[in-house]
Amino acid sequence: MSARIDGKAEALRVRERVAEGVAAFKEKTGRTPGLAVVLVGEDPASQVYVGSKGKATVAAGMESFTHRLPDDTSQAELLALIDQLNGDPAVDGILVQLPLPGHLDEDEVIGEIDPSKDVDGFHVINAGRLSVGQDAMVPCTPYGCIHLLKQQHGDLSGLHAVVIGRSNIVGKPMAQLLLSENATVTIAHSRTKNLPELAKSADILVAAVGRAEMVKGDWVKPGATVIDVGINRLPPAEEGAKGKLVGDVAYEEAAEKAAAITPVPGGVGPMTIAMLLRNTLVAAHRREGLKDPEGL
Ligand SMILES: Nc1nc(=O)c2c([nH]1)NC[C@@H]1CN(c3ccc(C(=O)N[C@@H](CCC(=O)O)C(=O)O)cc3)C=[N+]21
Repeated sequence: MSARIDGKAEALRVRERVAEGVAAFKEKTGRTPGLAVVLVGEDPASQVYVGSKGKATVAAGMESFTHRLPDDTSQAELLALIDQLNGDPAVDGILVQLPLPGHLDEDEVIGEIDPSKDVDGFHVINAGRLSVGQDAMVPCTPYGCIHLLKQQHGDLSGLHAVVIGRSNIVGKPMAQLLLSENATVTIAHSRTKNLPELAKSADILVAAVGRAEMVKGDWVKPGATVIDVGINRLPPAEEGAKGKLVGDVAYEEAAEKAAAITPVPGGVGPMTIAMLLRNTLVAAHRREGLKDPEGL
């Protein structure tokens, strides 16, 4: 059996250090860092995430501004709100909850966010900066994953990392971060041939495909570290009940092989929120011309 990587506990530690950084920032500048979250539509899961982000923001001593817009909000209205937040000195970070309703153009909306306030790290400027190794806003989920991996391994140099998934929000930035830690990186996806064999060659296996329990125990090299980014809700056993939350990895099987593995829930998810708070504090520092807070 392998070690269970406790993302929830580590997220709490990061959040404590962010709270200390926020207190020091207030002392230095006389103002409070602020995070604006924009939610369009009534998706219940999104409502829950936005609520927990707001609570975590306030718990870290930062200001939380939540903008809930109706489902039929127009592109022009949403862009106008983003322009307003870009120009608001009390707002250091802007997060537009994705996915947006189908009639809205996500790329254009993300492109409208001031890159220095883009705490999701989704703007092309931040994606570009990350890929050339400049100071970027780093997407929260892969940032949380790399944080857990560095804690587990220390040095990732020369290890073979296989990332399953090539999304702009997880797979691609995850690969960039692993590369910057000197890992040897393979990006796999739905068209990859011999995926189980490839996965089995990984010292570090990152699953970010969004398919419940797709990665089986016999895809895992004995002694590997497995990072499960998936958050999938299974259909409920009975009507009215809530379905069980599972990752992209068949946890029990994989845990028999892996040296260490993140669970779902309690793994990568809580780290995502911790890194969002960290990015907001970093954005606040950069906007004030201060150097990045250390030791986070
Ligand atoms: N612009 C944008 N940025 C995001 O970062 C973003 C987004 N849109 N849209 C939705 C996804 C989803 N997401 C999660 C964050 C934390 C948990 C989390 O903490 N999950 C808990 C369990 C929560 C539960 O029980 O439902 C856990 O894994 O332990 C999950 C999912 C951020 N997202």
